[in-house]
Amino acid sequence: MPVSSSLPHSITSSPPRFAILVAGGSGTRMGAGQPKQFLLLRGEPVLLHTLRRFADPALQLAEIVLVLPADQLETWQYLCRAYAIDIPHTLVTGGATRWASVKAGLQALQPHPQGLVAVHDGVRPLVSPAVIERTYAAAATHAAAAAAVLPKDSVRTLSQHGSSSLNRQRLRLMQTPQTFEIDLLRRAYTMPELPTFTDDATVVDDLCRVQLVEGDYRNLKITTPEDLLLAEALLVNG
Ligand SMILES: Nc1ccn([C@@H]2O[C@H](COP(=O)(O)OP(=O)(O)OP(=O)(O)O)[C@@H](O)[C@H]2O)c(=O)n1
Ligand SMILES: C[C@](O)(CO)[C@H](O)COP(=O)(O)O
Repeated sequence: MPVSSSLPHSITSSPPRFAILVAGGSGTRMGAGQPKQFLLLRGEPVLLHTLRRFADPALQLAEIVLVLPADQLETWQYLCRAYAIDIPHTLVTGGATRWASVKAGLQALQPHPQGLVAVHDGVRPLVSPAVIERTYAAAATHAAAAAAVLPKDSVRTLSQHGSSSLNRQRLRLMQTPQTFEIDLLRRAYTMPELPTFTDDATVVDDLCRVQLVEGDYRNLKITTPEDLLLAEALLVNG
């Protein structure tokens, strides 16, 4: 897949913007028999919806990197032909974990010493341009920013004695995009992988304070079968 050189990117003083869409997972919790990023949502692959959101010209991205499982590159190339996908992107093979896939995506952006990079789950197809823009804007000021929402349910923590409640006003549910100065994210991803790295904010935490910005409850991660039904309903009803 050719490297993009034609996404609209105006020559301004603002740093160039990149995006890594991680879609290197196998979707075990979905149990669909194929990776969930290729399941159809309103007749089109989940990943195509996500790619389109990032191709919004208003976002002015310089390059989109798409990370896929090694054994799914041909599937994606087939889908590109079948759905006439003409959005320029760079295709990269992922790793065994999300962390390894993000690292592979960063490798593809090696020629770019500076700029802002948004890391987004390929399986969050309903992300809005407003949320994406908020993370880039906050990262431009704070170096690290991530979308998050307040929990809507009560939350308890487990111990050997039972459970106790947590103050949910002090909790946030992390979403993507999570957006960073590219050199900061590169430095963070030189550290060895830890089991506590569940997102990019956890990888960066030791180097920089991550600014949280308002996410969106519609920006759901398609993880289990009911998420696909919810996403379908949200797409139909707006
Ligand atoms: N080795 C991996 C694992 C995950 N991901 C991506 O990270 C995002 C969030 O991961 P998750 O929802 O856990 O996806 P899967 O790993 O596919 O799902 P599961 O854990 O159910 O197998 C997804 O877009 C997924 O494709 C990735 O790029 N590479
Ligand atoms: C990155 C993430 O989507 C933020 O909520 C989440 O941590 C991914 O978790 P998963 O277990 O890989 O689905």
